[in-house]
Amino acid sequence: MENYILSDRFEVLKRFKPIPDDAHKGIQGHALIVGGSYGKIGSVCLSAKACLKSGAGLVTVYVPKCGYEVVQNVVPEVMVITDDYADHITTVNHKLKLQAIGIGMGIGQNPDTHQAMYHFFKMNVLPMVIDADGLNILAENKEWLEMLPKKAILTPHLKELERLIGNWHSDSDRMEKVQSFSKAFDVIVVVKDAPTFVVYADSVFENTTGNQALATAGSGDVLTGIITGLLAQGYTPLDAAVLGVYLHGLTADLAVPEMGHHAFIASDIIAYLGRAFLSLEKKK
Ligand SMILES: NC(=O)C1=CN([C@@H]2O[C@H](COP(=O)(O)OP(=O)(O)OC[C@H]3O[C@@H](n4cnc5c(N)ncnc54)[C@H](OP(=O)(O)O)[C@@H]3O)[C@@H](O)[C@H]2O)[C@@H](O)CC1
Ligand SMILES: Nc1ncnc2c1ncn2[C@@H]1O[C@H](COP(=O)(O)OP(=O)(O)O)[C@@H](O)[C@H]1O
Ligand SMILES: [Mg+2]
Repeated sequence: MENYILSDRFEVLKRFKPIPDDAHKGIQGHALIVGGSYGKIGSVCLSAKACLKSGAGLVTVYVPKCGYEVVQNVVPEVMVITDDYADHITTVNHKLKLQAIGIGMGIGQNPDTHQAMYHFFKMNVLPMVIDADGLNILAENKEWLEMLPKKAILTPHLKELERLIGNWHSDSDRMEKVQSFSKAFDVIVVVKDAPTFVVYADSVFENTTGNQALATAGSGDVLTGIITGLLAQGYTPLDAAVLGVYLHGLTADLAVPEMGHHAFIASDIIAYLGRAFLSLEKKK
């Protein structure tokens, strides 16, 4: 492989930036998390909280009306904008000055939401992370991939990946297809697996953290929030993806000796983020 890198502590420390003494929320970046539909507002709550807990200064969420009270109650630190519709998103309409956007978790597959995504992709050039149903909508409308901003980050699990690139007959065939896809559309692909790979053109980063405790609902929604939070703080898209995936896995590695695999849930990834950041800051 042309440029294969193991994402270990040494590699990640080259990219990690502590928060400066004179920081304020205005320079820590404002992120927008767009997602949710009736019954899947939890995905947005997880993503938004993870985004804040990764250091973003301000987080706003954009949800259908049914999400308003849920988000305000579950994550009081975030601001909420609602769509005109109750159950699903029909347009992504805001006047915010943002540094990054995370979109797609729990957003569903309603035809109105497809249209909202079309206009969103057409209008937006901001650094962004696209996840879950956002990816499934792209897979149904592959010609829209041309509209994505350069170095947009796509975070598919293997089923979502298959919908985007078709099936593969071996691990090496899969990697070749992901690299071709990355080059064709100038996007970063986070192949969520065990282990997870971050792929950008010829560069492949194999992550070294994480374990089976992460096999739990909402784990990917949290990853999207972490990477979006890092993007909002000014990390390059590749650094945000590599560091985000490493920290996400590290939370599970730190938690398992204390709580085991079974009881670890997506909220625990968020709860252990502080310890994950601290362990990076410690001199070893
Ligand atoms: N609390 C909330 O609001 C939550 C909301 N959520 C939201 O729900 C929406 C649907 O998301 P989703 O990922 O569950 O559905 P979908 O894309 O059909 O994938 C399911 C199928 O894919 C497969 N598969 C999955 N992982 C795989 C892997 N690693 N490796 C291999 N295969 C894998 C597996 O297929 P099988 O192997 O059974 O054939 C499985 O049956 C989405 O918007 C999301 O954000 C969730 O985040 C949960 C918490
Ligand atoms: N056995 C495992 N070992 C390491 N990481 C895992 C394992 N199972 C799942 N994960 C990680 O958990 C996350 C699951 O994401 P995803 O399937 O999108 O969850 P959800 O949609 O429920 O939020 C990915 O980051 C994946 O790499
Ligand atoms: Mg997911």
